[in-house]
Order: sequence, then C-alpha cells, then structure tokens
Amino acid sequence: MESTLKEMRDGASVLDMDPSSTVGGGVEDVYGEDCATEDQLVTPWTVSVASGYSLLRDPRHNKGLAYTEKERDAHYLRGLLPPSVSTQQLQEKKLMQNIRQYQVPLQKYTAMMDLQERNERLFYKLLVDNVEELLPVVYTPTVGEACQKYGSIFRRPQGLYISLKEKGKVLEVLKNWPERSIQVIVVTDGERILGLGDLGCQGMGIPVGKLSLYTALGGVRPSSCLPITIDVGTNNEQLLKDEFYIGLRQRRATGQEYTELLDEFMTAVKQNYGEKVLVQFEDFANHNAFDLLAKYGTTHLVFNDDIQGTAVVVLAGVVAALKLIGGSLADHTFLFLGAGEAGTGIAELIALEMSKQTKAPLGETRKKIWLVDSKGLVVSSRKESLQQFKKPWAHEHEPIMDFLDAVKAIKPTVLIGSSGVGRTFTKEVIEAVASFNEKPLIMALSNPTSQSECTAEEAYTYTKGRAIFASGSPFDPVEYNGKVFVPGQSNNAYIFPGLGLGIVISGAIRVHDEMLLAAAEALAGQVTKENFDKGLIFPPLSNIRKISAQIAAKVAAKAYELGLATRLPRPHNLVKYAESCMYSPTYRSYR
Ligand SMILES: NC(=O)C1=CN([C@@H]2O[C@H](COP(=O)(O)OP(=O)(O)OC[C@H]3O[C@@H](n4cnc5c(N)ncnc54)[C@H](OP(=O)(O)O)[C@@H]3O)[C@@H](O)[C@H]2O)C=CC1
Ligand SMILES: CC(=O)C(=O)O
Ligand SMILES: [Mg+2]
Repeated sequence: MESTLKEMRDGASVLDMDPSSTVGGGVEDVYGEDCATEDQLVTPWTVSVASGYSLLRDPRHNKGLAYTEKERDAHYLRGLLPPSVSTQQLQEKKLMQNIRQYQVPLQKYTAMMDLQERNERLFYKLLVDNVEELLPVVYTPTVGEACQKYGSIFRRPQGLYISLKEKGKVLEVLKNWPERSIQVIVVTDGERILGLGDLGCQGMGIPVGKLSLYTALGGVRPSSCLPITIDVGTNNEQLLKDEFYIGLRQRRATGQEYTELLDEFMTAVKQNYGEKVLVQFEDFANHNAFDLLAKYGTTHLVFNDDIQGTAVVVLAGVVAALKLIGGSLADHTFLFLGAGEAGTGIAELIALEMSKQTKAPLGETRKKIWLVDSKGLVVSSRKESLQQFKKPWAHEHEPIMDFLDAVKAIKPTVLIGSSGVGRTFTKEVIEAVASFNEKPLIMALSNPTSQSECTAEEAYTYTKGRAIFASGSPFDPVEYNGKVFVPGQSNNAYIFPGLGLGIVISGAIRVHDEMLLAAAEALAGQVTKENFDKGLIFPPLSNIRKISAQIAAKVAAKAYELGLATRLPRPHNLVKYAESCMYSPTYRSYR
C-alpha cells in the first residue's frame, strides 16, 4: 500500500485512481481516508465528529495507545488512556504474541473477534500481514467450530439478522444497519455450513468471516461490507434444544414461506442499495442454492461462492497442475466424490473451459467428468430420480454403488472430494488412483479439516510421494521419505475477494461465466516456477493482495469487454486501478 500511495502522489493517470470522477462502481472512499496521503489529516467521522470516550469505543477509528500526544489533546482523550504512546507496529507485535500464546484455536478466534470489535484497522493490519497464520483462525477450520458454538461465545452481534419475525419489514431492518453505502453482501440461511450441516442462525460466523476476507484479501472497505443471516428456523435438533441457541426455535420454513422471505429480502436489497450491490450466497443447502442463483441471476448482481467461487479456484488449480501432471485439460478424466453445489459447479466450469479450448460441444466435454453421490455413480439409468443439477452428469454406464469400485472403473487422473464427509478417500482409494497415474492430482475440498476426504499425509504416503495434493482446509507440510511436501489450499478464498473487487471497481451489473473463467486464468497465471518446484499448484496466500488485484483486473476487463461494466470510462491500467482502490488498514492521522 505504501507503494500504491506513492504512485498516486507521483502522478499515475487520473483515470487509474479517481473513482469519484466517474459514475457508479469503485470501492468508495466516502470519508477521503485512503485518497489522502499519509501526512494529510483526515477527520474521524462517525455521525458527528467522534471524540473522547466515544472515539475510544468506536472500532472504526479507535487506535488505542497509538493516538499521538496531539491527537490526545485535540480529541479530549487526556486521562482516558495511560501515558505511553505506541505505534501500530508495536501493537501488532503485542497482539500476535498474545494470540500465539493461546493453544486452543477457538480462543484465538475469540481474541480476533474481540479485536475486530475494538479496533478495526488493527484487526485488518494483523490479518493482512499474517494472512497464512491467521486465515485458519478467522476462517476455515476454526470458523466452523465457532459457528457450532456461536450461542455460547456470542458477545456482541455482528452483521444483520433477518428472521421470519421480520417478514413484511425487511426493508426497515436493512435501514437499521448503520452504513448506507454497501457494496458487498454475504448472506446465508445457515442450512449447509461448511461440511457441518444445518447450524441455523449460528451460521452468521460464515458471512462475517467471508467479509473480513473481502477486506483483508481483496481490499474492499469494511464499511461497504454487510454480513447477513436469514433465519427461517433450523432442523438441527441439538440446537433447538440448546438453551443458548440464538436463533428462531422452530423447524425450517420451506416452500412459499421461504420463497416469500427471500424474495422480499432480494427486493429490499435492490431498493436500499441499488443495482450494483453484489450479493454473495453462501452455504445454502443445494435444494435452494441452485434455484436462488438461477432466479436472481437475471435480475440482481448475484454470485454463489460454493457453486461458482469453488469452481474457479479448482479450475485454476487443475490448469496450473497440468504443468506438473502433463497433458491438456481434455486429456484428463475427472472423478468427484460429491455431486452437490461444489461438485457440479466445478464440473460445469471445467467442462466449459474444455469446450472453449477444444471447440467440442459442452455435451461432449462433460463426458470426461464423472460424479459419485451418496447413492453411487451418477449414471443415465438414475436420471429420472436425479435432482436437476445432476442430470447433465448422468452418463451411460452400469450403476456402481461403491466409490472404490467407481475409481477402478473410471480410472480418473484427477480425483476431487466435495462430499462433506471426512476420510472417504481411503487408503485403498488413494492407492488405486496411484496405480494408474504417475502423478495423481488429488483435491480433498471438504471443510473444515474434520470433513476433509483425506489428510495431506495420507495423500503423500499412500501414493509414495507422487500425489499433487491440495485441500479446502490447510494442512501442514509433510515429510515423507526425507522429502518435505507442501500441500496447497484449494479454497474459494483465493477467488471471491478478487472477483468481488473486480466487480465493484468496474461497476459490473451481472456475473458472467466468462468472468469466472477470467478469474481462473488470472489465478493459474500467478503460480511461479518456484511454486511448481515445490509441487504447489496455487501461489502462496502471503501474496494474496497482489493476486486479488490481478484477478480483479482480469474480471473487470472481461466485464468491460462484455458490456456489463458501468464504471465509465474504463481505467487504462486495471491492475493499478484495482490496487489503488484497495483499503489499507494503516492508521490515519486525525486533525
Ligand atoms: N474448498 C472450498 O473452497 C469449498 C469446499 N466446500 C466443501 O464441500 C463440501 C460439500 O459442499 P456442497 O457441495 O455445497 O454440499 P452439497 O450438500 O451440495 O453436496 C454434497 C454432495 O456429497 C454427496 N455425499 C454426501 N455424503 C456422501 C457419501 N458418504 N458418499 C458419497 N457422496 C456423498 C451428496 O450426495 P447426495 O446428493 O446423494 O445427497 C452430495 O452430492 C462441504 O464440506 C464444503 O465445506 C464447499 C465449497 C467450497
Ligand atoms: C469454503 C466454503 O465456502 C465452504 O466450505 O463452504
Ligand atoms: Mg461456503
């Protein structure tokens, strides 16, 4: 960010950096905090100018001990703070030390949430500077446990809760949110939280976590982000009986009641925030997710992270992996365990890219991809009883119930786990895949770690170190036969922050498949020779802001090319523009 600010001062093109000069789009810098140079003073706006005690209690402007002597005088802070003056760097050092002392992941999570509530910029500074260490804390796997125990660890509400009680008043509820200029909403109804199932209202941890990544990894301003949980009840008996459960104590509403609430919500969102707010559907069960995406895809700016975001990251990983495993996309045979949102979403994007590359019809390229669900291999004889989203994958084949038998019959070169069920890639399954591939590509995508189809150690051990492996939740490096293997993290966190930024800065009004393919190409293009030499098919997350800027630029470029962008004229240098729009968590000086 230092260099971005310097480039801005040193006169990059006005078009590259002045969102206010154009209509729509842009990561808005409403308070002028980020377009100010570091030595310019900015006003700590709340509704009025915050000062004194209320300034210390305002997480957006609180700097704790880092207020200067001058600021302490000007803002009535004398006596409200101990005399020592700290720097943000020193605060960061102290907090990282504190967080590292906790042995229990959930304690680390709670410490991070407390920090977010207390001092937003410091929270993001920690996250940006220590992304590889803190991502597993604020995101998968720990966020899964946090959602399971949300009722017990719940302190202050984060995000907006819209329950059936608010039916008919959803617009009013949206107006209660203190921010007006919202650019990204992540919404869940809590029915399929990671691979943990129905967690009802406690799913709120997911939109909160995802949006903190929008800011830390993609640079979207925190005040522009709105986490929402739609509470239509839960079918989780344990939660219904739990005295600390925070949601509606009733079984899930379905059918018309559900549809009407969702419809009211989507209408109110557009009414309150306009056409260009991006609504990211997250962790809905598949019986609603595909329908919601199809229904609102033509009228709203919507994106389903589990179907589309996952597809992009996996396509990028597979394309990058071709450098290690050889061949073109169309030379490979794919077998999925899990034919839901993630599985069929990924399969469709791979087939689309294959079709683009080979000019073969989609119907043909789909035949390179096989899926297994809880009832066995998806085949044509099952077609009548299959859910709509599985039908394109019902190829001609005799029915196979057992996954190992399916592996032996299909002989995949790429094995993908998207079942939500842990340890389903057994020793026998992995050994079978290794028996007909020199370098099998194995992706165990299910989250959190407990649901991963196999561990990194199992993948490397059972293939005798020949596997190229990536997983949805992180695994530590593994030593096998004296060699260290570093597993990659195949998680949509690589994608949605950059994709969202690209949509916001271009003012795109729809998400098009071509934008998804562009994002995959951008991510795959970031994997270096050094990464490949270590067996990695994704670039390190420590570079994620640069990666997100590249993804944002490619997505925005595609939106302009397709005529979907409304932020006109198009900035000349989209990478620079994306970088210049990114929120920086560095403290600002108050006048
Ligand atoms: N790494 C990442 O970025 C992402 C990971 N995920 C993870 O993927 C997992 C699945 O998510 P999603 O696709 O949305 O879930 P869905 O519920 O939509 O799909 C799950 C699929 O797995 C199948 N399945 C369940 N149990 C078994 C079993 N024992 N054997 C074979 N198949 C089984 C289901 O079969 P049936 O249809 O017959 O019920 C269904 O087809 C979750 O753990 C989630 O955390 C999701 C998104 C992103
Ligand atoms: C990563 C993610 O979106 C999921 O597991 O649902
Ligand atoms: Mg998800």
